[in-house]
Amino acid sequence: MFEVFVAPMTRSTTIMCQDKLHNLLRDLPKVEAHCHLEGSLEPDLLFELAARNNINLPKDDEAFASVESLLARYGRFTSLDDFLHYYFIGMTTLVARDDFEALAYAYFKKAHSQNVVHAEVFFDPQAHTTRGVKFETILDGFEKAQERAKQDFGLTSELIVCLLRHFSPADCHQAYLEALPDLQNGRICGLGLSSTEKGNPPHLFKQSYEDAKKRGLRLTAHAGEEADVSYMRSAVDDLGCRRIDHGIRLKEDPELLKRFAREKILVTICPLSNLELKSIKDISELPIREYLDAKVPFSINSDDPAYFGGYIQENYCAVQQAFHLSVEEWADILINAVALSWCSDERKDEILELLSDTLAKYT
Ligand code: HPA
Ligand SMILES: [Zn+2]
Repeated sequence: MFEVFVAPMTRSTTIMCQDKLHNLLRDLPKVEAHCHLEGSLEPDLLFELAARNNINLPKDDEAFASVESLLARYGRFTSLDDFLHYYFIGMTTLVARDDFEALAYAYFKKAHSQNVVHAEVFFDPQAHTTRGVKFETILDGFEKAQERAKQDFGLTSELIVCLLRHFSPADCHQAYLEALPDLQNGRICGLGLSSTEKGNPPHLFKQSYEDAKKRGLRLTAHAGEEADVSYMRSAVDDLGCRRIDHGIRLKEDPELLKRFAREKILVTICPLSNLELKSIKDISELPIREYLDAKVPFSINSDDPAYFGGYIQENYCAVQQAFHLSVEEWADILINAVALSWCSDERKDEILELLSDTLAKYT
């Protein structure tokens, strides 16, 4: 007998994962490669932090009247920029080291409850340092949460610093330089690029990425979310990325699609995010089947779980409901997510062993 799983917070889709693989999807040891820590700021913590830090939330927007009205507004996003407006307001409530720690620890706890064993998470220092928060405050808070998550749950994690592309490339380069010592000493594991995509193509940020590439740092960028596939090509060709976040547009460039498969460039797909931000009208529009057939490696992730109505498990269920994948197909997805993660070879082996133990129960 399998349990009927009802995702608690989903909005525009009701995810009743009645699929016979539901228990497998629940039990699989998961690797999350695309989650923004600031995007895991749940409304109740947002309001708690706003009160504690005396932050004035916009009075002229009734969405900020209560947790319920804010959640209702989150359910009506019209685009990436519409979401980013709320995302950047929400994170103004994060001020002290303990705030960043509480945010990250809450995410790790929730992720662990869904069997995430390793998480590579983004953060946006420019959104905080431009408000006067010190880079060290952010990093110290996140690092403390990482240590506690390792100790309490055995969950390993890595931080990826995101440049915010709505700032100028020169501003982004300054942010990159501020993060560079920690990219080199391993406190931060890789470099990413996010925020408003259209009009801010990857090649504009070449200076930072070229420097990072020369130093052998790990590189990823959001591309092919709202903008067309040329942004994905630019992220790979101009920036040297070996991973692409979202990346749902490869069907538009069959040559590039073959290259992603050949060179094993990981695409971190975020189904509920794409649905909520209206990049797609239905989960079935995602290129899951095409990527599986062409052997393009991809993982399934939550992006901004507090804003899009679900964490990683709800995203797995949404994909299963739309595509009815087999055990073998999920095994392939998970093996790629582990193999192309940025954790140590030793940790990869541990996770692969956990994975094979779980799969053995279902095959
Ligand atoms: O989905 C996203 N796209 C771009 N920037 C972001 N910042 C948080 N989430 C996102
Ligand atoms: Zn993202």
